[in-house]
Amino acid sequence: MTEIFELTGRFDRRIALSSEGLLREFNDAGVLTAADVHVARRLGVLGGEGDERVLLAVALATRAVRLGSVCVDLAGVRDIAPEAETPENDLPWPDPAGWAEAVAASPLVEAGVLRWEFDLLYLDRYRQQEVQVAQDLRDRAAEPPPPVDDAVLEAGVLQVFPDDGYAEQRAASLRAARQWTTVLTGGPGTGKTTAVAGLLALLAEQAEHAGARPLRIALTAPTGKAAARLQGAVADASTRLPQAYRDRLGELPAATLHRLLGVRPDNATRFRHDRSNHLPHDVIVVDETSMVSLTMMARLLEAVRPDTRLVLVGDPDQLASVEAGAVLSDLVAGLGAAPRATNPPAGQDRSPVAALRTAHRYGQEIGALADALRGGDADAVLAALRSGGDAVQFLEVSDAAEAAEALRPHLLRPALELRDLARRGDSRGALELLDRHRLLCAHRAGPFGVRTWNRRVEQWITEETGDPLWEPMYPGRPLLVTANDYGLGLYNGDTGVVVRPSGSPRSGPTDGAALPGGTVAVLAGATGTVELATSRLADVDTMHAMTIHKSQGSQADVVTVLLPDADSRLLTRELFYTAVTRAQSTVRVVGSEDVVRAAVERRVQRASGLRHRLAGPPAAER
Ligand SMILES: Nc1ncnc2c1ncn2[C@@H]1O[C@H](COP(=O)(O)OP(=O)(O)OP(=O)(O)O)[C@@H](O)[C@H]1O
Repeated sequence: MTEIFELTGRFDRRIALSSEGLLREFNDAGVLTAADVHVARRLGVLGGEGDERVLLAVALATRAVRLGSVCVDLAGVRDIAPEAETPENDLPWPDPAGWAEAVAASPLVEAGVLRWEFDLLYLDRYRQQEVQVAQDLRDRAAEPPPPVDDAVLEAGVLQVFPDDGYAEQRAASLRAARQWTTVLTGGPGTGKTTAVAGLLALLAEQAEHAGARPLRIALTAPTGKAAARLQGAVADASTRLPQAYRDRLGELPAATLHRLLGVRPDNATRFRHDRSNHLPHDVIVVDETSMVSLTMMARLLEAVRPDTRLVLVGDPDQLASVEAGAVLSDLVAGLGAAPRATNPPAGQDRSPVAALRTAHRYGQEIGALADALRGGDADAVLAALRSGGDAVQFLEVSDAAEAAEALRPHLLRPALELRDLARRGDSRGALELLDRHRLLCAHRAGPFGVRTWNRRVEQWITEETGDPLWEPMYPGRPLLVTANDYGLGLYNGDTGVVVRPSGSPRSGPTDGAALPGGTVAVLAGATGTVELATSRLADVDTMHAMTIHKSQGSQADVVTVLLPDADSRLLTRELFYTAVTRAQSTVRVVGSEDVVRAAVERRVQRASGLRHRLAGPPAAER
């Protein structure tokens, strides 16, 4: 979603035709949508607020939530819309000091509809959620620490992580064992899952030693794909544990956060588990926490028992959630700065943040690129891209046409292989191939967008095979699920492919002629492979290309990152970092030096007060 839109004419549906004054000017400039304007005007009428500067602030607060912030910083808000400011279109921004005063004194603030705090303007709901998250975390930190047998723990950690190369993970799991809440951070391949598996094994040992019943452990993540990955990665890491520890853990299934909390058909934002019906688990591990929105974190924290160990795992440098909030980076910044006991007992620094810094999975090259991106050093990023190795490739192109020429062989080959496997009815092979390559785009539409590139790959298939791909569900069509379907067991972000059922009379390699009908969709769901008649799938897209936002929480062997124009508002360091770190063995970046520099320079800006709340004294009210 770009932040500024261009109106197509006087009757564009995004114009609030009956509005006037400041609201209308900002609407016409593409800063506010009609919905933002309507919310502001409605609240103005209900709350008796007529000052158009205040109504503009309300509309900007509504806009902020739409774009991922939980509040709006009026002093800096002008910077969010620089391209709306042209000589012909000089926007009448109110003077910041008078504006803040007018907002702070508004009857809407008095009535509690709006909240003004830390010089930030909130719609009440989001401020409440921030206060709740901060208070719940504070309450958990104030509990006496969990009982632990130190001798068993210290001996156990040397068995679970016998090699000194695991020193960071030892320290992280000791810390997490001794506190109720841990934020475990690290870039890709820094051994977070390995640390989690070791920690769970140590906690299971503690329970056994104390003569307690076996631990109830929940593994969870925001998306089905991420949950499936977590389950597989923990199972894999467990195989490297000593046998006795492995036996104590057994098989650990993972579920999405929605599923863990219990979806309620009557309410989209409340769950079966809440403050009056806590989750039963002793340990809850949340992976990919960077993708968790403020609202979801609030729901999770209220559903967690005070004596449940909560481990929030993630990479704070990645893109934040699609919905409002940047909870993980706020937790790291806020809890890192929070006041704590000045003299904690030796080895018991109570900071909830445990950071893993050494990358183990990547070869040097992708690691160096990711580090340079994290550090915001454009020259180092370019040097890493041009280092000439196999793992990092830089296809330097200056426009979409050049990109198409450079990418044709790289994209057509896997698409044809997938088609071949699908026509032979080899669903397993097709699903495996799907995870070997991803084309990632910043945008959905436009010359660098997913739709264009999906069509382009299909055209290339047609040119190459003579098959016009008339059937929408053609064999070899890669699929991306775009909405949760609890009945079918499919979740937003699940991937799959259309195949000929094996044994079908039409399966088998053919000469390229179109084969009508008879296809099924095979999808890698959170709980295993799901095979369905294609007619049962409602919310799916083609996935020859995928947006970087959608790729969060998943990885592929080889990732091609198609950078958009340098002036794209979506192009940020976080977006680029997220895309690059989806690759397990090779990343291919397509764009120009200017685009790379623009990406490194631009940061995602999400206004939030959570880090101030976590770092400061307790809030006066809930
Ligand atoms: N201390 C270590 N020494 C050597 N290899 C390690 C170490 N820790 C983890 N590994 C290996 O590095 C790889 C990545 O580890 P792991 O999956 O735990 O990382 P991660 O941070 O969870 O990765 P991601 O978030 O990218 O999935 C695995 O193959 C694992 O066996």
